[in-house]
Amino acid sequence: MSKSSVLIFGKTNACRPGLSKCVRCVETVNGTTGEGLSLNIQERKQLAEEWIHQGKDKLDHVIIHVGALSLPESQELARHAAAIGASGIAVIAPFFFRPANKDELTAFLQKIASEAPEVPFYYYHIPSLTGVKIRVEELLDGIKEQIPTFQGVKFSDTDLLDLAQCINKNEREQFAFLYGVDEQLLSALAIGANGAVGSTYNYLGRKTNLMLQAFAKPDLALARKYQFLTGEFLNFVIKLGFGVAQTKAVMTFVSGIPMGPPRLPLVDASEEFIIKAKAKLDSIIWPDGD
Ligand SMILES: CC(=O)N[C@H](C=O)[C@@H](O)[C@H](O)[C@H](O)CO
Ligand SMILES: CC(=O)C(=O)O
Repeated sequence: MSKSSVLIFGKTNACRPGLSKCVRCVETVNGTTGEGLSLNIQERKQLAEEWIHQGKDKLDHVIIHVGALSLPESQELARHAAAIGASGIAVIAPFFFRPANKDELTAFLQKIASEAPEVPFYYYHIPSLTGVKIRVEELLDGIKEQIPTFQGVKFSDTDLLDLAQCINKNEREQFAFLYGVDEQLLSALAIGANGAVGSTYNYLGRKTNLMLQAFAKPDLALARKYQFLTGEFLNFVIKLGFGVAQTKAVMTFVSGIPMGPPRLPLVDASEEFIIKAKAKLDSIIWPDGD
């Protein structure tokens, strides 16, 4: 992975013609959108194998999320991901018994990373779901000594001060910072994020690519226009009730590929949601034909 390229990561982000050259196609499997934490170990392995198989010659990277509450399970998944040729593994913070500080979190991550000693390791920071608010900037201190495979962070938080301090500290540009709050990606790019991982790229990927192109030019007014489209859609659906179940419904009607029902406690999006979300997305995607 070239440090300067902008990456778009997404659960079903298949490469399509017309993708800007600076965009690499990367798949993150068994994460939030894929409900990885609601699957059993066998299902997670099966899905990881299938993505590696299907992604061959199509995706630049397939990163498998192997985080779990049980350390041995997570280690088993890390070994499995290494054995099937994953190009990276990612781990969220444990979220029932939570680490109280950076040292406890690092110790947990280290025990997983060391099971896949040849595989680049990413910390998946998503405090809104894990409740673990340890600042990444703190976590990075000395991380490479503890976890030699440490490659970067999937940063799914709105705390741009924390992100900025991570980037400020990363003078040798050894780490990748992949931003995960899609509606704020432009701000994160401005502060120096070098990639993105997100669910909306499954259905607003083209608009996001256009935003990246405008940002690279730079044409910030145009970049903002595209960023606001993602915001407009999310702002609309959030009022209807929006989460992973609804994301799957949107991905289904956009791609035509049935994503299947979510697993309890998530419940299927309502028909009413689907009709309204589809009309809104159509109004956003089609006016100018791109
Ligand atoms: C909590 C969550 O699902 N975060 C996703 C990635 O991490 C994002 O892609 C969001 O779905 C997106 O930014 C919409 O809020
Ligand atoms: C979007 C993403 O990275 C996830 O589903 O975990």
